[in-house]
Amino acid sequence: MHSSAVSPTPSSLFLQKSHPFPPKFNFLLRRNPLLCRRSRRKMASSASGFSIKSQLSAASESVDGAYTLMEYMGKGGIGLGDDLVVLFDHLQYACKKISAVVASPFNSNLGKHNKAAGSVGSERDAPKPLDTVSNEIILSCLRNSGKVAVMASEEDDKPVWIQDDGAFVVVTDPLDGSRNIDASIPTGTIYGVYKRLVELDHLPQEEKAMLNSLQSGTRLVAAAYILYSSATILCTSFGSGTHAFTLDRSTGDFVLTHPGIQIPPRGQIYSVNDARYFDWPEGLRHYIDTVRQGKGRHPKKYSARYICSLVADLHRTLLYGGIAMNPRDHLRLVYEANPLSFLVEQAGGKGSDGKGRILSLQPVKLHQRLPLFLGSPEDIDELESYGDVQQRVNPGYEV
Ligand SMILES: O=P(O)(O)OC[C@H]1O[C@](O)(COP(=O)(O)O)[C@@H](O)[C@@H]1O
Repeated sequence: MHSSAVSPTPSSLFLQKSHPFPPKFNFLLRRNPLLCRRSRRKMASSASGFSIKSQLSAASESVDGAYTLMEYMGKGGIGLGDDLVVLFDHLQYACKKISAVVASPFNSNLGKHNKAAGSVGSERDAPKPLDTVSNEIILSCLRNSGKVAVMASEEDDKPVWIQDDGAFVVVTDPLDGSRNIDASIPTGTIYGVYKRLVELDHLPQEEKAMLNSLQSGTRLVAAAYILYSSATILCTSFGSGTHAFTLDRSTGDFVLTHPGIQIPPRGQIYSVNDARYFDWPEGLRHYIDTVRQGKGRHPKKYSARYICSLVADLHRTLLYGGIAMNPRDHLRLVYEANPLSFLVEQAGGKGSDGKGRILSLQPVKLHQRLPLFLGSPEDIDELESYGDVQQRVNPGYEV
């Protein structure tokens, strides 16, 4: 009933497409959640104090069909097990805190490089305070959930064992793209969730922590990224489609705004740091030269977009299509490539290392790095057909 009153937006366009989505939520496909949110804001502006709150919660329960992440996951929604719901309640809480921290005027200096005296490694790899803060927030929320056996984080050298009877293993990049923070460019958090491998329970703690964290991406039970941008968006999949929820700051809820995201089969955008052009192999140069001239399988000239913040570059790619890539051995299989490939596949796209499917790779090292190409299936197929697309030289880039 709302859709004729609004101009098309990415969300309303998705709502018109066919996609895998739990039957209980089919009615949402006929509604426009953006309009629902607008009507909620209107209600909020016409009232004050206590009455604002009560009107908004009444609206979220029934009137405007604005379903929250917890409602979606729970018994009235797709009915995921209680353990996973409790875990995600804590994960979303962590991300609300990180969202506040990265936007706080009191933390505006915390993204600056802060390399500890005597530390090894390049300046760009030095931990930045907001990465550390985000890591601590996530670890504390996972401990409080009571549901997690082990957390492996891009920020830590080794996995952290949390509790023996925790049902889940969580891998995370707490604050991806943090080098952008000082300029208020979008950043993100990435999660992958596996089941604890009970058959390893007898092993020493350090060993089982490592082996649980090195599970193949095909064993993911859930993944999510959270984009901290003009809106804070939590995009997740539990293996039945990819769905995005937007943080409603008036209620603190993540509200379902992008049900059943389907990546366009082909886009017209490539996203890569092309200052590396002269370090690329012949195949990748040839591919980019071809599509930017409109001489590829799709006879249109491609555009370039590169935020240099993987979550933000991927979010745009999921909505508009095309490829987000980093062809050098930079991004991490465990914390970035696997969870994001899971989300892209669940949206009908592909995650590749330039040669084949990311999810079928078996991680051998916790911080293993690899080339990563995420995007529309036809664009990924075309790229892979150029054969030689992985950047093997990796000179010490300064920025
Ligand atoms: O320097 P490049 O090759 O453009 O890499 C940029 C990529 O690095 C990242 O910033 C991640 O790097 P870090 O893990 O070192 O933070 C991504 O967000 C971004 O896509």
